[in-house]
Amino acid sequence: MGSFQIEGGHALKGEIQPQGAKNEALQILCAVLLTPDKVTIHNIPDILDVNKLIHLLKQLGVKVEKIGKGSYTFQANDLNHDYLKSEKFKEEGSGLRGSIMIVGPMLARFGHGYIPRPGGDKIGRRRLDTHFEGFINLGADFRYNKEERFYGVEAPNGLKGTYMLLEEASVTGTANIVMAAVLAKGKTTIYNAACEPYLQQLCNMLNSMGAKISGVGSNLLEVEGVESLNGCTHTILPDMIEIGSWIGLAAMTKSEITIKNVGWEHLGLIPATFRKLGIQLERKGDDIFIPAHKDGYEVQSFIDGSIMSISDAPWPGFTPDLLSIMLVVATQAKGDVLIHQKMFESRLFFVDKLIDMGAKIILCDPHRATVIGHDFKSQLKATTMVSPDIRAGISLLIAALSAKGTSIIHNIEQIDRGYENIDERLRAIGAKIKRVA
Ligand SMILES: CC(=O)N[C@H]1[C@@H](OP(=O)(O)OP(=O)(O)OC[C@H]2O[C@@H](n3ccc(=O)[nH]c3=O)[C@H](O)[C@@H]2O)O[C@H](CO)[C@@H](O)[C@@H]1O
Ligand SMILES: C=C(OP(=O)(O)O)C(=O)O
Repeated sequence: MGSFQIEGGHALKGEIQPQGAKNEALQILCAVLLTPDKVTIHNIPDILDVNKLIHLLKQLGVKVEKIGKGSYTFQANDLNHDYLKSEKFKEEGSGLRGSIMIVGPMLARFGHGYIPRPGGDKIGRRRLDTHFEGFINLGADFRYNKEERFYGVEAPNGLKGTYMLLEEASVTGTANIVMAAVLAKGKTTIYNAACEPYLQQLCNMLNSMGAKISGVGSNLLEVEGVESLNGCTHTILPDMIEIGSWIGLAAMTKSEITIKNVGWEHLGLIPATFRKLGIQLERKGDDIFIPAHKDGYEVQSFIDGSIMSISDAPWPGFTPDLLSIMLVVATQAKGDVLIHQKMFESRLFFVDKLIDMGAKIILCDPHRATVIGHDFKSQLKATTMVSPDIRAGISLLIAALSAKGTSIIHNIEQIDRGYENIDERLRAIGAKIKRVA
């Protein structure tokens, strides 16, 4: 279990280049299974979860070649189907959340898909019903081995397009169903589809492989099944969650930071939501410039004067993956704010650590926390903590960088899951952070 040692209280300065998006990469990598042709992907982030998925693809027989930093080719023309039934797969497949998305492509192309219960953040119940209901709607038989927590879907006679209304706009669920539907016979309509940029990118990639998907970017997708797909070249977008993390970091440490090439048109409500906390950010071409907030930042209020609240919602609403960062940034704002995490049940418990550091937070219930900002009149105090999940981890890291004294964060694998080379990149802009055993 690795740890970070962080000496806080120093302003940072400089430019930071966002990595490719983790959650898009996980979808895109699974899509290479849909064709025997070569697929070239650029801007793949070098992070634990993505590397685990690439390893899984290799075990499955995909030929993987690294052709440059973040650029790879993949060719799934001779797969090792026995791997899917091996004990090794049961162990390796459960190591991350994104592995669930190999099921849709395998089912579509070969008539069978298997997966152990996938890992990912322990942030509350994360059910997979949407995925499997979608496959069943497309004509697959479903079985689940409770003891082994092993899921299977089979459709020896192929899948058949249909109409479906998803019970929830699941991100990975929609990706899985779309990847199954592209090779089904006839037309599939998916209503209440998730439509994050990750999914828009996946659909655009599939279309460039020969799929016929319309409605991209909306919650109503129509997929006209095709016989087969061909290879393509795809470039992954900058990671909007990482970009949000750097905005929060800059504000809380009173640092002047430029985030390069952010893909502004794909950021949705993210810039506006930081502005609700009073954070200034300026669009300069495709960069975001955040000035040093020497006089702090003041929470805005609603038109009727009621207390500001920030909550998550399926896209184009505000992403749940940035709420922990909003919460930590709010601890030094001028004013009060209610953070309402509607989707996940166990994602706010990390506030205990912030309270230990001196933040004023009332955890109202597992979904809601009221933050009473210090307006920098009281600095957080350094402490030793354990990162419970990826976004709590980065939030605690931001808190530590702003705090007085030296903090230790354990279990940093959680951070490495989604942030490429974070210590080195932060050191390059002046952070005092080092990796300790
Ligand atoms: C690998 C990956 O891409 N992970 C992301 C993906 O996870 P993932 O695809 O696993 O998350 P889902 O979208 O399936 O579900 C998120 C949670 O919200 C609930 N739910 C979902 C939709 C909805 O309209 N209402 C609702 O309450 C679900 O029951 C579940 O508890 O999407 C999540 C929601 O953006 C993000 O936090 C994860 O980072
Ligand atoms: C919850 C997240 O990841 P995962 O779905 O992989 O657990 C996240 O990226 O914030």
